[in-house]
This record gives sequence, structure tokens and C-alpha cells, in this order.
Amino acid sequence: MSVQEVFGIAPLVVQLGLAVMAVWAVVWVVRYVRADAMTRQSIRQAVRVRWGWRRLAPMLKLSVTDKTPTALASMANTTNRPVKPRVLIPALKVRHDAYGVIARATCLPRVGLEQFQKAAPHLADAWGCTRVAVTQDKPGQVVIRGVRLDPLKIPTEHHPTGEVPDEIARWDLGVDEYAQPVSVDLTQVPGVTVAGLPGFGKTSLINRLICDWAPSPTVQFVCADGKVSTAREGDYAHLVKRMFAFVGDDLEEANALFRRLVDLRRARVSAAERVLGVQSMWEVGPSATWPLVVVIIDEAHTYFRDHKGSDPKTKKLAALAAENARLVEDLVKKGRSTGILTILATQKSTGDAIPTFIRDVCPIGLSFAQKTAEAAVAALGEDIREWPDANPINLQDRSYVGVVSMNHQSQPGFTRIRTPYVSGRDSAAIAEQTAHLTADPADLLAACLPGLDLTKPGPGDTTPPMAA
Ligand SMILES: Nc1ncnc2c1ncn2[C@@H]1O[C@H](COP(=O)(O)OP(=O)(O)OP(=O)(O)O)[C@@H](O)[C@H]1O
Repeated sequence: MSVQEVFGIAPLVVQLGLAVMAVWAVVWVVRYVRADAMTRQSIRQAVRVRWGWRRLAPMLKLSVTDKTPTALASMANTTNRPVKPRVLIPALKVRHDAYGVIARATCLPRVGLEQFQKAAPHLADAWGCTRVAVTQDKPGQVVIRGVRLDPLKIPTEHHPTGEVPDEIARWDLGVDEYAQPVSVDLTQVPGVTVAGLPGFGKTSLINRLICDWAPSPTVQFVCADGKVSTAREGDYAHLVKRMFAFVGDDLEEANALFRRLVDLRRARVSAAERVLGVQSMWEVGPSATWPLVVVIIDEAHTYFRDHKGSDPKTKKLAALAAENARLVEDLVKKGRSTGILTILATQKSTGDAIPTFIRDVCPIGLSFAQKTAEAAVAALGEDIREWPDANPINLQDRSYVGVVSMNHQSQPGFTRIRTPYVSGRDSAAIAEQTAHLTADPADLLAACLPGLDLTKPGPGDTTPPMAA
């Protein structure tokens, strides 16, 4: 192609370039206009971050000076004057979401994770963020998460879809302080405790789990709610259709239910090899005939509280409470492999509310706001004293309704999570749609093995049969 020809097509190339830029600009404007107010602020913030980066990086010592001239620069240097050293700035790619920006920066020699982490408070100031976290997900790159607004302080809502969850036993909890989604895997987990002052979101948290899992026929729910006398009252009134059993605050009825569940556990132990071909349900996963049984014990202190007094009525209540504790301990300590998950919720999680021998075998603890340091320790363990930022005594402000602090035995430290609100109307709709999936796991087991004697202990099960 001759020079004249090149000049001939130049206007066309320029026009094409301008057209591409115009389309790009239109796409951006449309995206900007269609975004909500929070996202628009983040878009503007991301633009500022990109534009200011080349100036900011050297000021925060996030650049390096390369004194060695490149081969090209050496060749081009026709004078004898030394080639100017180059200042290298980490390449930065910036995305946005409603809460702020997510930037990916390349590392340079002597500018790596540690240097970015050190600079994080200054990045927060320069970018107008409440907090900035730097992590590394692959070699040579860091991820800088900056949140303009505190995600813990922004209430969110969850509208259950009514679809069967993709993953079995994954509990989506909400977002952490950097607006990253948090979920916990409840496979192989025998128990979870949920504590917190009244009105801070315990029930909403459990509602979400029920609503998200209810569309799956491989999960069955049972509930004891110590706050009400009948299923028609209280927080679970609309969800009761998706539960194969429900009891209120009557200790005797609760005792009968816990006994029934322990019998189910024992029967499952003895039937596991024959029905599943393995000893632990988790080796094959739950199914419609051998579902995961989620036992919810809300206001758990009602069932375990020590009753003091020598009159026959009080003595009877004390005996029932002690028996309840023994039965629930059995479920938590031995229920995991047979597919029983117990969730205990209470306003206070001190030893008299959930006996320590039960609480200590629950690997996951969640706590909404707490009034005292002792209550926080009771809910989340001694370690919480070392993590003042995550301590639930700092969550007493009403803006933290729905914010929970979580410990997980498999990870160090605590995570603060903004859990979403699930409305009664949504949970009622889900319960209505999925009510036909409700089945008693004991009946399902009996249907698998018609001749099975459910009272006989299984191999390795040394628990004496429950007294009638
Ligand atoms: N995640 C949330 N986000 C925003 N608001 C919430 C959230 N969860 C609950 N709320 C608000 O707090 C109120 C009480 O919630 P919830 O019944 O779940 O509390 P609770 O801790 O179970 O109380 P209690 O111990 O008395 O049963 C709800 O009616 C709702 O207005």
C-alpha cells in the first residue's frame, strides 16, 4: 500500500474510531442512567480512582524507579547522556458495584501485598472510602476492595426465589463488611447456635434458611419454638406447613418431640448400611427418601432452663428440662452422620440457656447484638475478647439490626455479616408452594425398610433406648 493510499483511508479510520468511541460513550451513559443512586456514585468514584492513580501511586510509595534503560531506549540514545530512569506504576483495573470499587493492581518489585496493605488507610482517604481491604488471589496481583458506604449499616432484603438450591446445605447469610457474599457450608455440621438480643434478627436469619432450602425435597424441617404455645402464633406460623412437626413452649410436648427425633437418629444409624450402602449420609448426600433433617429450637432456653423448687410440679419441670438437654445433646453429638442438623437460637447464650455441653459441640456460632462482654463470650467463645471490632457488644445500635458476628471452628477470627430481612409474606408464599414436599423422615425410612425395628440400636450405637 502506497503512502497516498494510506492517507486516503485515514479519514475512514478516524471516523471508525470516533464511531467506536461514540458507541462506547452511549453504552456508558445508558448504564449510568439506568443505575441506582448508589451505583452511580460508585461509577463516578471509579472514574476518579482511575484518573488519579498515576499521581497517587508514587505519593503512597506504590511505584518503583527502574534505572536500567530498556534495549529500545539504549538504541535510541544517540547522545552520551545517561537515559532517564523510568517510574513504574502498578497497572490498575477498576470495577464498581453499589458499595464502592474493586480494583485489581499488578505488583512490582518491592511493591506487593504488604506495601498495598500498608497503604490501605491512605487509599481509603484518597478514594473516599469507609474502609479498604487488600487481598491477593493470584501471584503478581492484588485486589483492593474499597467500600464508600458501610455495608453493615445498609439494611437489605431477600426475596426467596422458590427454586431448588444449586448446592445442598449451603447457607447464604448475607454480605460482609466489604459487601462480599458470605455463606457457610453446613454439610457435616451437627449444630449451629444463634444468639442475640430480642428483635435483632435471629428469626429472620433462620427464616431465610428455611425459605431457601424449602423447595428441595431433600430437606425436612421440624421446629420447637419456646416463645409460643401453638404453631398458629409467633414467627413460624406461616412456615409450619413446611414442617413435619412443631411444638410450642410445653416442656412435655417438646420432650416427646426430642425423643422422637433421637429415635429417628437411632433408626437411621441402624438402617444406614442397608439403605444408603454407607455409614454416613454425607458420603452420598441427602435424598428425598433420606432427607437432611433440620431441627430448629428457637428460644432454646425455654426447654433447658433449670427450674428451682421442691414442689412436685417444679421437680417435674426440672426433670423434663434435664431430659430435654440430654436428648438434644444426643442429636447434636451423634446426628451429623445420619443427616440431622440442629439449630439452636436464644436471646442469651449463657450456660443456663443452652447447656455448655451442647453449645461446645456446635462448630458454628452466630451472635447478633449482645449487652455484656460475658454474653458475647458465651455466644462466640473466649476468642471474641481478642477481636474487639467483631464483638457483638458493639452491635447494640439499632442501625445494626440484622448484623451478626460469626465464628467458624475451621477459620480463625470472626466475620461480621449484614443479613437480609425476609418478610413474613415471602416466607408464607414459599411455605404454601412447598407444603406438598413435607414428609416425616421416620415414615420415609419405614417405607424404605418395611420390616425395620426402629427401636433397635444400630452398629456402634451405644445409647440406651429412650424410655417410653
Ligand atoms: N436482617 C434484617 N434487616 C433489617 N431488619 C430486620 C432484620 N431482621 C429483623 N429485622 C427487623 O427486626 C424485627 C425483629 O426481627 P426478628 O423477629 O427476626 O428478631 P429476633 O431476634 O428473632 O427477636 P426475638 O428474640 O424477640 O424473637 C423484624 O420485624 C424486622 O423489622
